[in-house]
Amino acid sequence: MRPDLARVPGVLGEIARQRALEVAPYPLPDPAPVPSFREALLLPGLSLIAEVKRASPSEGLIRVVDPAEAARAYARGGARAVSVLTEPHRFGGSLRDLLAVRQAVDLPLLRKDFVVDPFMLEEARAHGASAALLIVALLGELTGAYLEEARGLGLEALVEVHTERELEVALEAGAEMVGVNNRDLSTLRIDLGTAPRLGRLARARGFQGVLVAESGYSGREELEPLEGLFDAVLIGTSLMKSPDLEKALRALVG
Ligand SMILES: O=P(O)(O)OC[C@@H](O)[C@@H](O)c1c[nH]c2ccccc12
Repeated sequence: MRPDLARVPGVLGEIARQRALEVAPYPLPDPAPVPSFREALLLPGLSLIAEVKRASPSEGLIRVVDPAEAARAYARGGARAVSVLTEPHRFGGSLRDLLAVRQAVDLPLLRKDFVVDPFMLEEARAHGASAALLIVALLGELTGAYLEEARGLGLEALVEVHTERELEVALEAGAEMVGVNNRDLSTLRIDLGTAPRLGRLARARGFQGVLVAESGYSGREELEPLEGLFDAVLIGTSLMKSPDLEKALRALVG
């Protein structure tokens, strides 16, 4: 059950095809219980998902960081969940980082990667993730099958969209959590208008699940258009660039 990645354009296609070459199943330990990602995001007010991210294709190296220490600072600052990049080549992440964060904090964790094979979902769960990111631009019509697979593993899924068409695929597939990415992963361009626009559209289509706004946020003012519409916001780069992670997070949470 592999998506057809030949059709995926730009940087997203390059990264995903590389990831697909690397998947090779190996024995995994039985997963331990984890807290619910969805329930954490549904607590009152806009929930903050703080991301551990060493590097990115648009920024290059962002910060030399100890993931466990960063996650503890995020937890002290009021994060409701932590996202951990596990893609090694462009983001400098790994499954070791996910395990280290799992051992450092009690918050629910999101495995942030380019999932292109069901084994990556098993890996996520076995390394302490409560949820994994599913990118509709990669999985296309297989999104529903990956959602099913995740459910069967006791793993939650955040289904990421960037266009109206992708939103339709996500809703059709029965996503319970939808993430709207302000960044076009093929061109890497950011437009903070994307999340409010697609968020309103999702609600207009009757979507009652969890809505997460992703990418490009650095100040509290920028979060205002999300209030009352989104359940959560995912922030990485601007936090990682702050000298004091806990303080930076508090400033955003208010
Ligand atoms: O660092 P930012 O701009 O705050 O963005 C965080 C997060 O949204 C971003 O890392 C992200 C969203 N979707 C992704 C998919 C793959 C890799 C990374 C991402």
